Amino acid sequence: MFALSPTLFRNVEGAIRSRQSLVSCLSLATLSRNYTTSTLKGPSPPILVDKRPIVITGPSGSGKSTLIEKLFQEYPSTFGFSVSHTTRKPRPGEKDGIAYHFVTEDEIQELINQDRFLEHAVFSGNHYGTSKKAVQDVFESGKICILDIDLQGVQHVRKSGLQARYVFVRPKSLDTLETRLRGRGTETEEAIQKRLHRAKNEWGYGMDPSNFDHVVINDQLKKAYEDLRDFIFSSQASKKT
Ligand SMILES: Nc1ncnc2c1ncn2[C@@H]1O[C@H](COP(=O)(O)OP(=O)(O)OP(=O)(O)O)[C@@H](O)[C@H]1O
Repeated sequence: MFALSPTLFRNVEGAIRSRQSLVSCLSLATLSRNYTTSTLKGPSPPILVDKRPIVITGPSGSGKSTLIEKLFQEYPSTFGFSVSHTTRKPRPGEKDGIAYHFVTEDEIQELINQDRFLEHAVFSGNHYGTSKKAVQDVFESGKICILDIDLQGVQHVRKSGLQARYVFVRPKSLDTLETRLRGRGTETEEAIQKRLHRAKNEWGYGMDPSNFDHVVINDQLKKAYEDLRDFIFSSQASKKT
């Protein structure tokens, strides 16, 4: 049976410790030079000082996947995605093992019984979960793990002791959220209503910046992406681990 290696937590702590010594060696000028320097082969990847996993949360339709996709497009070798399990059916174009591990309710229950998840929750009638192995695999590949998790799951991840940075993504208003959910065209009316109801309940928590290391207001996509990217490559310490 799989058990999350304690080294994941130790290694992440080690990364944090080495971050502190790295910060003292690298001047801000060096960091910003690396950030902007480009060569004939394209821009150099910036130095990512903080190696902790990054948990990205926010209401359904706020643009988490869109922002994460842009991050992966720009830095394909820096970040790794923690592939979640879900019992929902794949949307067109979603591949098993890449977008999600698509499983049945029986299969996910079996994994839950074996304590294989960092967090799991039922959302809009479907079960979702982040396995410990998914996070560990990314860490062992030498990449920074990105987790896309709903707010309920975030509470469980915090309790698990995983050292991470937490980012909340939201549009500027609930009306915008509704427009985007409808515009995506992937949900039934019932699913849209469930998502909006939940978003309303979570809105206050997400609006309080002290609950997260960073809040991204996803209004104009380009600006929101730059804001997220700047936060990720900044060396600021986490407030919420
Ligand atoms: N800044 C933006 N301006 C306009 N449309 C946007 C913006 N960001 C995302 N979108 C669109 O909004 C819709 C929802 O975005 P996305 O699927 O990334 O949300 P999500 O938070 O990942 O949702 P879920 O949690 O349900 O997976 C998509 O159709 C996306 O193209």
